[in-house]
Amino acid sequence: MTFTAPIQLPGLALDPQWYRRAVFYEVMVRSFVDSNGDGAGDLQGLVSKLDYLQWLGIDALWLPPFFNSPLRDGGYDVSDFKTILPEFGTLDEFRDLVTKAHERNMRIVMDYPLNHTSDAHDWFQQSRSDPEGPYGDYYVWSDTDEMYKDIRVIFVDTEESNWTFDTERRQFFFHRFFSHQPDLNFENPAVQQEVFDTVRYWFDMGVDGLRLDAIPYLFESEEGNGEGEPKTHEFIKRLRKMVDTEYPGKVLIAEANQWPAEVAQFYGTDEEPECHMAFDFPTMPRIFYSLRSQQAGELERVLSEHTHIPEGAGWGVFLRNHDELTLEMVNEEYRQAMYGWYAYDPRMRANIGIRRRLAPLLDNSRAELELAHALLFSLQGSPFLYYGDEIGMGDNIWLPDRDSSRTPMQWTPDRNAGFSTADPGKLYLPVVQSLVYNYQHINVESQLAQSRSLLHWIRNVIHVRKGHPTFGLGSLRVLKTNHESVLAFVREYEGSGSQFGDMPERVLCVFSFAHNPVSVTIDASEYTGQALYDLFGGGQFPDVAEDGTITLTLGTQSFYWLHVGEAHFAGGRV
Ligand SMILES: OC[C@H]1O[C@H](O[C@H]2O[C@H](CO)[C@@H](O)[C@H](O)[C@H]2O)[C@H](O)[C@@H](O)[C@@H]1O
Ligand SMILES: [Ca+2]
Repeated sequence: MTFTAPIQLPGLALDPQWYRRAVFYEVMVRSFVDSNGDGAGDLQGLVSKLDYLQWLGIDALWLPPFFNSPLRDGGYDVSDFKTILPEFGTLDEFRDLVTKAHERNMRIVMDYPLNHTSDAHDWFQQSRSDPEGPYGDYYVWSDTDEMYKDIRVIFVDTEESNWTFDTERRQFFFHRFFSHQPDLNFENPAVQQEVFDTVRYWFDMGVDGLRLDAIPYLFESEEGNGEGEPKTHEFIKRLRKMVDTEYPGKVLIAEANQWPAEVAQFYGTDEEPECHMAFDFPTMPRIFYSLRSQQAGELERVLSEHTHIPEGAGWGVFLRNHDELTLEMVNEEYRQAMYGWYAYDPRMRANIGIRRRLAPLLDNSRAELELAHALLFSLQGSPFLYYGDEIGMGDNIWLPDRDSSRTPMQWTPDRNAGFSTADPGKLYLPVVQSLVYNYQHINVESQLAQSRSLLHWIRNVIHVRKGHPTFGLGSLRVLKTNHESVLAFVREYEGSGSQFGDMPERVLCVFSFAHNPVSVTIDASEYTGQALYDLFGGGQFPDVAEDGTITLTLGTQSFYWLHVGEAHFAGGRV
């Protein structure tokens, strides 16, 4: 497979707001391409697919952890923050990945699980054996398991307590996640220094950003619940200051699975900023809720209430990632409804969520996949795709934990889906062979050969999005409609860079979640008399009526992106 790249000078384009315009792609190194036939994906394999990612329109890669690790939590159990797991490659190969990505104007964001380490980390081993030594105070130790009673357990499927007794040190250690992942003691200045050193180490290597994993949980206190404690925010502010001073242009992304007002705190303030971006956890489950309930109300509410964030900050929006589809940000009633629709087999559940991939969740419905992606690409924030979702890859719920949706990328109908030349039994996880999602028909090669495939559709939408800076940089305002299944909002951007020159750019986005065709009237009084043009084909729609309304007909689970403005839009499909 060869991909023709758009003509562009090699190298990173200078753009201080790059993360707000970017389309991100989460790719697990282990799952993408195996270059040496040992059964596991690696850095060289990823390098070999950069042309594909560039062709798709990806601007930045998010790589989950590839550090040395026993891999008991997909690499989020790190045993050395400054080396790479040999099966993934070497530091030189990582530098090569950064260089080759930058040559394609593609940035590299890596995951940094700073809250904890693996129990195999040398720091923890020394902390156990030598409490008075240099690492004795690197972790949170206690003679009892009585401290921090108000701090909830996150991994409820496997852990009963946040404390585990260590038979060597004969004390309990604290852990927010698995009991093999002891929490670092952020009260210790030496631990804070280690974090600063690690950030400098990877930024010096050319990395463009860090996803700060599990960021709310750095500090604990008896007064708080261990989530976003004041000391955690103070620490992030100091980290950001260092980044702005020493590494301008590089970004910090908060992974804080919390309610909007709490997540927004991880942006800090204009005067004292924290992270440049934060994932939008509350919006994501409401997209799935709307698709089945046929009600747009919950999405309307959460989008209307979008919290103020500092100038230059941006949201990260997503449909799926390497974890379960978390239902922590919906109430119990909605959670039960979601389990009923999406996790009818108990094997599909994990912790407080659903461990399935996007296409199986949406029952492989092309209309729903398009609707969900159209939302993803037009919400306020930068979209994050999960590898394989661009071809509608399936999952394997017979695999344990979140491995169900971390199976090898499906490139071709050949052996091991073109992922590896290894003996199939040697693969780190088997390729998907289910009836509907079998790699012999769900793969990149076959979708490249079909012009109407999901892959081509997603690429087209990405390229349309890129022609309109309002999607990355503009505001979002929800409009009233007279249909409970229809969501409408306007994205508006006053700046320059669009195909309309320096004029403000407005795009009206309308989505119908109804399972039948509907007619809807939208209140657009601010735009009375303005012309409407379809962003994909350039087709003209009736102008906004004199009474300030727009009446549209939408097919089952469908959407429009309509340019609002003077009648001079040239349009055209990319
Ligand atoms: O390193 C431990 C975990 O850290 C991240 O966890 C996040 O995912 C959890 C669900 O799997 C979620 O409930 C929690 O709020 C998050 O912080 C990471 O993404 C996980 O893969 C990892 O196991
Ligand atoms: Ca390999």
